[in-house]
Amino acid sequence: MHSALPIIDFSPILFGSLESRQCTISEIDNALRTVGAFYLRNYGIERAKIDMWFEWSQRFFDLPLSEKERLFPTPRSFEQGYFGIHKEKVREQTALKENFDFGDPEANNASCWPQEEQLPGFRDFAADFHQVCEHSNDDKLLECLSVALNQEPDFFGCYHTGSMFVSSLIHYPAVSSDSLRSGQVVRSPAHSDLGTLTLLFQQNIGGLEVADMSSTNKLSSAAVEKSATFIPVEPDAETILVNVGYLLMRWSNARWKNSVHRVSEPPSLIDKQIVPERYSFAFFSFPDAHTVVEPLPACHNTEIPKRWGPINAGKYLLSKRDKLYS
Ligand SMILES: O=C(O)CCC(=O)C(=O)O
Ligand SMILES: [Fe+2]
Repeated sequence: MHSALPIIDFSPILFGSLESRQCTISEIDNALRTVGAFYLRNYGIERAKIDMWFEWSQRFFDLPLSEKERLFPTPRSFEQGYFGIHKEKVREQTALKENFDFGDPEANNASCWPQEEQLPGFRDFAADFHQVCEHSNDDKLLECLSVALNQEPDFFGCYHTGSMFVSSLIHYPAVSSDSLRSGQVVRSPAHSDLGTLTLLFQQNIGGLEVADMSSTNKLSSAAVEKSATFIPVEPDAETILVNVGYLLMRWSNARWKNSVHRVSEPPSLIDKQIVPERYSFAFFSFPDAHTVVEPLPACHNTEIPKRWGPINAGKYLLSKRDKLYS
């Protein structure tokens, strides 16, 4: 059963007439203006491929810790590599998760990848999955966003060559329900993503919740967490979650608010003592580093004042990632 998250069928965008495309674009706009996130169906990536990707993920995280720790990101390749348990910090809370992040598959950064003989085929599969997310999905969503804001269809695409897109394999180890419930440990504290859009794939264990951004007038994660209604995002083989990041909120002058979300105890496992391990995969789109993001003229007027000045996307990302992994 789905909760109150809008469900949007993407097939009109991939295969439909101009009229049906317009209708889907309005649905996307509405979902982003209200909740700030939606389930996407028929998004053009085969489920078998996603299942295989999660199998690779399991094999990656099963590597010995000492091997994974060799992939620790250096400052110059901050978006690439392995981030161990409790490495990520949000408002003084650390996350009980580990993740492996990588960007542009063409980049020559062999030291961020496991040796080929350790995990033969992993890097090729990862590069392919990254490209599928970028081209069969994200590019087309960016086109929908451009049209929704009365821009040329390639408006957002021009700022998103993919140089700053990040794929993130995430693993949450099994944990006792008591420690999650008491707040002693947290799988992922409430936060919003930094960039434009995020595509979020879950394997079979839930716990992800998104704030209904129309239930609060706050924007910061801490304030949203205190004031908003949260909606569970059930894992579902047919859908992925799409949500708005901070820079897209600024570009749209808060027509679309950054989606605040967190990972806690899965509601369907509430009577279990141990919450099983959980795998998810996030694909973050982010503008090219030199991009200056500023509210679009189409999004402000005498009644709706411009809320932010310009910000450099690359500098913003670096400063936030520094804090996240300090
Ligand atoms: O694991 C999830 O479902 C959410 C992950 C997430 O929000 C993130 O990595 O930014
Ligand atoms: Fe997130």
